[in-house]
Amino acid sequence: MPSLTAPYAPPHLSPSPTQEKLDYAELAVIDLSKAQDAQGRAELAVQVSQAMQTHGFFYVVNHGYTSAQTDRMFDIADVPFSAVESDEKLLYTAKMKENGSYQGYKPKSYWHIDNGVHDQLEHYNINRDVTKRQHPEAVRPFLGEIEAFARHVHFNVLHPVLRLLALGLELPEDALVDLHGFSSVGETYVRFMKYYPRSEEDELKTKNVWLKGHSDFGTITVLYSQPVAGLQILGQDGQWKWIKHIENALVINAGDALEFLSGGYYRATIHRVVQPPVDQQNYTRLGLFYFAMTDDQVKLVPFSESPVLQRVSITPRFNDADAPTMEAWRKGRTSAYGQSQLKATGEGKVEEEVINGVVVKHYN
Ligand SMILES: O=C(O)CCC(=O)C(=O)O
Ligand SMILES: [Fe+2]
Repeated sequence: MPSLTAPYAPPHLSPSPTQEKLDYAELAVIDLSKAQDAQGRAELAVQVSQAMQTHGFFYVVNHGYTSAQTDRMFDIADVPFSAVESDEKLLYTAKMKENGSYQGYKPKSYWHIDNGVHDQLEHYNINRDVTKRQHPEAVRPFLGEIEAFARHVHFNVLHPVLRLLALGLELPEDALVDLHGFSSVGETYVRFMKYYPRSEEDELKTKNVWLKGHSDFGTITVLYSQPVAGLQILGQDGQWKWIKHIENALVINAGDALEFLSGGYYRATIHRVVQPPVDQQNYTRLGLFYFAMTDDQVKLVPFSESPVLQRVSITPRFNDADAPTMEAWRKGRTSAYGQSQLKATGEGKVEEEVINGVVVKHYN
């Protein structure tokens, strides 16, 4: 709840959800309030494990933030875009290619989508330690709230989810939590993201793709559900399904690092963003995320002591000796994404690039 002393952020007006009948993915809804006792965690672990082995995505409700608290974070999320002039944005642009890091702005048009068309979205990324870098003047009054938000997601969402995932592997509950220290060296960060409507020509040339199909490179991504449809996930049947908006819910998915740590048992599902349906086509689309990674020095090898992984046949992506650390993987993915010359394969639908010796696929 904004208190009387909280700095003013213009209210972000959230549009009505689409009325279009879309082909939605049927994802599990995890009630996180049940994770408070061991019995509840055991039950949720079964659901979460199942979800991560199939869709790689699930919803979380009862995560501890009221709708008003979430709304306030969306108001703040718009500040780096609406309240900062382009000259000042330039000073805080992320050095993605040089440093392999998104910290700061990812400017519009940085990524190539298709047929010479570049993206029309910008994001602003803030490490959970908000003091690590300087921020635009308009963002500074909100840093305390942004850090409190990061702490909330880290301890009340990320860690509980990681405990369920560890239980799903029959590991000690804190096996994954221990790799995700809030104060450790690592890049886990808050992202604000804004998509802008595009020209008809760009829509045609990209077949309506706004953000190409990709897997996230960390362990867990926490996405705050918002009403402008566009996010789709690639099902095991090869079909794209839409993600439905649920008021004040979170959409959680696994990234590469969790896939590596679980020998592929938990899936880093490919997802993308496409043009919203007709009744939402003139809207901007504002996103609020927490991208979690393990601590930088963690080597991304499977938990071979997991009785579950011993029972099922897993397919590690690397020989243990060649496995990258979290730091190497995130830097490699960040510096190459949307920049490297991709090689079209098959019918031109999948493109591949090699990062740290591993083939990474991009889907149109
Ligand atoms: O905007 C969205 O809904 C998803 C964005 C996304 O997949 C990403 O930033 O990695
Ligand atoms: Fe993503």
